[in-house]
Order: sequence, then structure tokens, then C-alpha cells
Amino acid sequence: MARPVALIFDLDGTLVDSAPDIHATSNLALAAIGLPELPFETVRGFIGGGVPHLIGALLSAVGEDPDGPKRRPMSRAFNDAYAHAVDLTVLFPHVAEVLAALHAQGHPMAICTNKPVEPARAVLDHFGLDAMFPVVVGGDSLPVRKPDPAPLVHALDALGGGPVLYVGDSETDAATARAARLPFALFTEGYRKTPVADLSPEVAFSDYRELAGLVSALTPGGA
Ligand SMILES: O=C(O)COP(=O)(O)O
Ligand SMILES: [Mg+2]
Repeated sequence: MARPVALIFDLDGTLVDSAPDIHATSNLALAAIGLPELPFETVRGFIGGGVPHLIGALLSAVGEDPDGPKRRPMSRAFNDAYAHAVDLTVLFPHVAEVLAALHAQGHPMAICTNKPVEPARAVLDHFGLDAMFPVVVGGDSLPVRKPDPAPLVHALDALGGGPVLYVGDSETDAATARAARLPFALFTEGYRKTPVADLSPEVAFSDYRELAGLVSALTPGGA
């Protein structure tokens, strides 16, 4: 029987709609250091590049130097709250049942996210998904983050290599897959700002119930 395709998932905007928690955490941190809050849409547009990118974008958006003296206290306030930011986060529709089915079919599964490992694990625990993901590579796991290919390659190596599909929602994920020369499935309902065609994914889907069919089409000889 053909070896089941390994599946590596991005987290924010891919498995979970976490923008409300990232928005709330951002405003908490801005307020903690006496800076004005920002609207939801603005903060959502900053998601995907990891916390260092987000902190810089938040500071710039309120007129502060992204590398100035506010950066350190802002990062500290943000990270303290972010470690447990799960209450406003929800799974995208059908994620739980489809992941459970793919896991039961024997697909090795990993997370490759720019979210730091601590909040990433908090989210997985919160939704009871942790047991399905023996490998979690976060934005602070390696010296480099996505779109550098290293975190994705590291996740695949940790799963034992072999055929793989990387599933993500953003420009960062598309660039990471391209740099790693691995096939990319774009979930279209996340935080992407670029038209689907411009990201040239191998496949794109808007409903998790489509994913099982896409995966078995990639398995030599069927799933
Ligand atoms: O932390 C971020 O900016 C986004 O995280 P993601 O890589 O799971 O989309
Ligand atoms: Mg994402």
C-alpha cells in the first residue's frame, strides 16, 4: 500500500480563525504601554509574518518607530497575554472532523506556524487537537521563520520525510512552500490579501470537506 501523504498545516487563518484573539492581544499590549488601540481589519492584515513582524507593524500603525524604545515593552506585554490567547479563537468549519478522519487514515501530521510554540500549543490543547500533531514547529523554534523554507523542511524531516502536502492560508505560506519546493494547498478563507491565482497553489479549497479528496488524489495509487 502507498505510504500516506504527510500533511503539514499552518495554524492562524488555516485551521483556526484566531484573528479576534490576535486583535484583542494587540490592543491589550498597545494600551499597556499607553498607545492607542487599532481596528480589527488593520490588525488582521498584519497576521502571517510572526510576532516580530506584527509588533513592528502595530508600532508603525500608531506612528511609533518599529525599532524604537517602545518595541521591548510592547513585545513583553504582547507575549505575556498571547501565551494563553484562545478564548476568542474558533476552528474553521469542519476542521475537527476532517483532521480526525485524515489522522485515522494514517496521514502523519505536523504544524508549521509563525505563531510562537507556546500559544500554538495552547490553541491545539484548547481544541483537543494536540494528540494528532506530534510535530509543532513555531515561529520561535528555529533562528528563521517562514517564508524561509527551513521550518517547513524541519517539520517534514521530523515526520520522517516522504510525500507531503503543505496547507496554508497566506502569501507567507505560498512563498515558504515554493522555497522548500513542496506542494502547496491554499485554504482560501484565511487572512490572504493576494488573489488566489497570483499565489499559484497546486490546489485551493474553501471548505475542509474538499481536503480529503485533494489528499487522496495526491497519493500514488489512491489513498
Ligand atoms: O503568527 C502569525 O503571524 C501567523 O501565524 P501562522 O503562520 O499560523 O499563520
Ligand atoms: Mg496563516
